[in-house]
Amino acid sequence: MPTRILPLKHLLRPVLCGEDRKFGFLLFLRTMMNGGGLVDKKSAVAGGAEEMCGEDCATMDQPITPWTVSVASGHTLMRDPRHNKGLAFTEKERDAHYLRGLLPPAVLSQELQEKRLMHILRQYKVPLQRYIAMMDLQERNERLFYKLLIDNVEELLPVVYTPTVGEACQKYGSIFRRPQGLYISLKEKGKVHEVLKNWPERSVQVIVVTDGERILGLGDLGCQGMGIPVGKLSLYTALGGVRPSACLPITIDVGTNNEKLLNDEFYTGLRQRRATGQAYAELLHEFMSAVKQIYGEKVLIQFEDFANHNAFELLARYSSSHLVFNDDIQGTASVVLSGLIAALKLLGGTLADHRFLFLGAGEAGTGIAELIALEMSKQTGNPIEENRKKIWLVDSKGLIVESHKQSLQHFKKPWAHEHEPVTKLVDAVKAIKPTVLIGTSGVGKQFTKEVVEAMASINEKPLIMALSNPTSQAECTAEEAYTWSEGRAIFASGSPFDPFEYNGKVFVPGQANNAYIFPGFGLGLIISGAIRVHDDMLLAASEALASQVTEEHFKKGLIYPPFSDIRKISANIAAKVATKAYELGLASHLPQPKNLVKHAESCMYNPVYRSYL
Ligand SMILES: NC(=O)C1=CN([C@@H]2O[C@H](COP(=O)(O)OP(=O)(O)OC[C@H]3O[C@@H](n4cnc5c(N)ncnc54)[C@H](OP(=O)(O)O)[C@@H]3O)[C@@H](O)[C@H]2O)C=CC1
Ligand SMILES: CC(=O)C(=O)O
Ligand SMILES: [Mg+2]
Repeated sequence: MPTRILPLKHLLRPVLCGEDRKFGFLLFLRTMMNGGGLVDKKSAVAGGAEEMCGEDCATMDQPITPWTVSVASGHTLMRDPRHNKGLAFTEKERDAHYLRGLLPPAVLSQELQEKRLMHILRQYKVPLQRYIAMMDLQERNERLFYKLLIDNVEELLPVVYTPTVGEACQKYGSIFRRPQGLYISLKEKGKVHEVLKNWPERSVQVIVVTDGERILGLGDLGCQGMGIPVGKLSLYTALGGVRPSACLPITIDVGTNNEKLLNDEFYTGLRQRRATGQAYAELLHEFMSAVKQIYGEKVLIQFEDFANHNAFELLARYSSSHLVFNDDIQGTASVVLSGLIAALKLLGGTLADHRFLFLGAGEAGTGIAELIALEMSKQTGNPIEENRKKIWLVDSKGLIVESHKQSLQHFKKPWAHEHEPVTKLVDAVKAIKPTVLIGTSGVGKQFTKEVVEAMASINEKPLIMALSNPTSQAECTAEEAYTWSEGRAIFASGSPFDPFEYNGKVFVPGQANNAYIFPGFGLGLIISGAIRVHDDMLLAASEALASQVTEEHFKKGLIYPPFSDIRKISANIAAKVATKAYELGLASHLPQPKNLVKHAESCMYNPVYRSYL
């Protein structure tokens, strides 16, 4: 049997990856002793990872340490999603890496593999089947997964992201195949550092973390919320070019109050009601401290789909000590502000000339409202308190007004203006006469015919945003917005809707989703080495996105550029965010590159196969 001589760097790599672990060094020493140095005797047979104890030994009833040296070739290489190319391994690669006979003879290009997979995906009529097929692909062949996603982004975004990811989370227990991401549960309290160290990658740059309590507009899905960090991080890579190995999806499982899940035999999470108060805060604090200790000051922690009673507090608590970003509060604010800046070209006037009414006064609603008021202040020089008066919010009890202020959650208080109480949305529309109506309630069908007609009777071009996800929770559909406003509405929604023809004209609805912002935003933080997030970076991202909307888009009624241009858009957002980081003295990567757009583009992960020769 041929013995394979491994280059030193191959053997050192896994050791260095775990450089802060004694384990890694022991492994290296043991390799040297066992194989007489840089010789992997097993790889010629099994074609890859050398198991120090071997198969026979592993079946014996005695403690075994599963030590391996991870140099992949042969079967192991084909099972490694990061390096697998499937039928695209060339003839030379098949010879060099012990793949002969393990693959059928045909060699396919990545393009042909892509064509074949799109053909298969399109045959699945059930969205969840497409989701499962995409997850399988990600687990099998990472580069092909990202190539597919990037090249077919408009078609596949609704599969790996909203709306389908919502259904996937609801059914996560029954469609569960292989675990993705890292689970930190109450059981690991006191051991979070060790759990984080189990993650195989050392150079993590972005963590998306949820506790599963407010998954889209679907409520508490407990541990099954994992689909969200996994999906968001796929977009970090596909849309923002952050390499997959730098992305870490995490679900913190503190239990669930979802009775259905607690009684579901396939539920994968802790079967207990949610921990709150000190127990919750302590686990989260342990997590935040351990992350910084392991991955350093510059790892970005994106909070996602926490319930608002924790989300605001976590952001406030950690924004001065960690690089934290709440996508639902800040990312959503930035994408909506961008849509508004762009829409002014269609509506006329300045931001301060408009009146805004929100249905929903939680993370998304108050986050957007605050950024709009901040941007107005930047533009007019007026105090932010003045600008807030142009923005009104309705919660589940009705219009937020001064007389209810005492009983309001802290994040609603700035929006309690002088007005008599109004309970119904349609009456609030008639009383406030907004030019812009924004839905962030998480409850579908709230923009009724009456509401849309009221908006259309007040405004020549009512701007209506139905932001709640997934599609089932959208405040209204594109068809409803266009029909009830007799084709006058400018419409955007959180989850995508198909173009709609009304009176012979085709209307293309925009997708107001934070997916436009967070990938480029995160890339900007990474390339500048930013250590903190600042509101001015959110404003810079909004302006960067709005600047990508062209006359051609406006003609179609669009206030966002198409997702098909997202990599270019993300590079522009990243450059503006990074510029702001340098201006604010928050960047640590010095000197500042001359052309930040080019620099951002050059840093972006490209999923084209690499040659292994
Ligand atoms: N498009 C995008 O990019 C994004 C969309 N979203 C979507 O926005 C929605 C809300 O998210 P988030 O703000 O985090 O959730 P929150 O739970 O923080 O806020 C929901 C708000 O809606 C109010 N509400 C609930 N039911 C009604 C009702 N029937 N009438 C009026 N108001 C109601 C709640 O009132 P009360 O306070 O009285 O309970 C609360 O103020 C979700 O569907 C989410 O998917 C979120 C982030 C990004
Ligand atoms: C898009 C998003 O972040 C949400 O709906 O929660
Ligand atoms: Mg979210």
